[in-house]
Amino acid sequence: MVSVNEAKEKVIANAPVLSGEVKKLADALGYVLAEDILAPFSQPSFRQSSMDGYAIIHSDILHSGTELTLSGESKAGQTVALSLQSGQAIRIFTGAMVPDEATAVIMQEHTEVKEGKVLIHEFPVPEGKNVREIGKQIKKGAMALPGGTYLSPGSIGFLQGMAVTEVNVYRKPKIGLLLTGDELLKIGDPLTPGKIYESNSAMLIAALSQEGITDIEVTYAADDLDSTVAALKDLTVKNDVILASGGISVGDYDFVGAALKEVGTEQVFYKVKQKPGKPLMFAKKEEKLFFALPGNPASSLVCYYEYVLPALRKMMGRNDLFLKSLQMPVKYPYAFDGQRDEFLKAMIAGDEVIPLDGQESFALRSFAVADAIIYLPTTQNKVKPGDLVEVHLLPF
Ligand SMILES: Nc1nc2c(c(=O)[nH]1)N[C@H]1C(S)=C(S)[C@@H](COP(=O)(O)OP(=O)(O)OC[C@H]3O[C@@H](n4cnc5c(N)ncnc54)[C@H](O)[C@@H]3O)O[C@H]1N2
Ligand code: MOO
Repeated sequence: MVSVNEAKEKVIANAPVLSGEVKKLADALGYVLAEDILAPFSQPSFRQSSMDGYAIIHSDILHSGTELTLSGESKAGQTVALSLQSGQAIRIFTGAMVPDEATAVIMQEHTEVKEGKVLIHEFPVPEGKNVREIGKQIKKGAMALPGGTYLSPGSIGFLQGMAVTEVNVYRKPKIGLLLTGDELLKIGDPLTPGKIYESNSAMLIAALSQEGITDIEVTYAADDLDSTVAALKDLTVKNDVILASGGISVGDYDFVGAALKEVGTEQVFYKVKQKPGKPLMFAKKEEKLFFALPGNPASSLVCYYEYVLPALRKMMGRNDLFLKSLQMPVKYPYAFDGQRDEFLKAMIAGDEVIPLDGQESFALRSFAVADAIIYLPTTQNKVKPGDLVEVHLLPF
């Protein structure tokens, strides 16, 4: 049996960073850059107005009410910059080319137009006001985004603006999902005594899809060693990470541990001093990782969030591996025997966190409405309202 921290360290230490692959920018949301991207040109690439108004020479404005002669119009998309002489103003719009000679743009709200003249009701006018100079955002050749950047909608937009069409990103892991348990029914089967509808696959597939992982092969095995070994072998052919659900405890029909040994994996740890999810097993074979998740649904999901997710994120090149963690005051008291660290399904309410009713590992009702997990080490087995607790935010 290992501690929660030891288990996390071992998982991270054994998770490999996967190779890179080229993706179209449009398909790269949620991937992590595997190499630096340098700016192919300066941005802006020409002097742009940041306001609708008038391009002027700032030293022409000697007092509020200075009168200039209107001498042309520069509209966004025009490709030739107009020229401007002292004493003149050019009508200009946001995003349009600023004449080379212009040193500022006056917002139209600070002007008045009368018979071909523009009165400037602003003084003094600082040089460069409302002009986006060439390269103000980024200069040609400078680091646009370093390798390791998570591609968000903002990064996709930034790269598209620099006409980047393809990016080298870390590939996402392929997942093999093994469901075990002779009690499991598929939707469509009639509900009969002794049976339950299998739900861990839907839950884990949903959790994986939140990370953009969709290459998932699902297999079922009967509660016997041969069937479990055969399923594990099949799943190992093409997948990087195998998640087995159920059959990892000490019962006579729990074959996942034996099957993992049989297919030649090396066990890294079995059993974590935690509730729920004590019988978690983690093993590896070459670069492939194997998690045997306890079958109880809440145990499976806690183990997924606390151990599997960080491993997957490392494989995808991410730097932020664990769920975001913060300290919050707890709203209600909670006490436990202090034998194993506890992970509690919880809900954030304002600036407090509420441990939900129904913490048993078979029950998902609390998880269904949870937006966080409270982590209580054995040293903190009695909390009272207002005590600070460690809160792990679920991804939304
Ligand atoms: N004598 C002991 N018994 C148990 C121990 C122990 O230390 N000594 N540990 C308990 C703990 S803690 C857990 S957690 C469970 C883990 O058991 P398994 O991983 O072997 O899981 P199963 O027995 O196959 O199933 C447990 C429970 O979950 C339901 N289940 C399984 N798969 C699914 C699924 N895909 N969808 C929905 N529900 C599923 C299953 O029907 C069981 O009710 O062991 C304790 N026992
Ligand atoms: O560890 Mo089990 O997940 O408590 O029921």
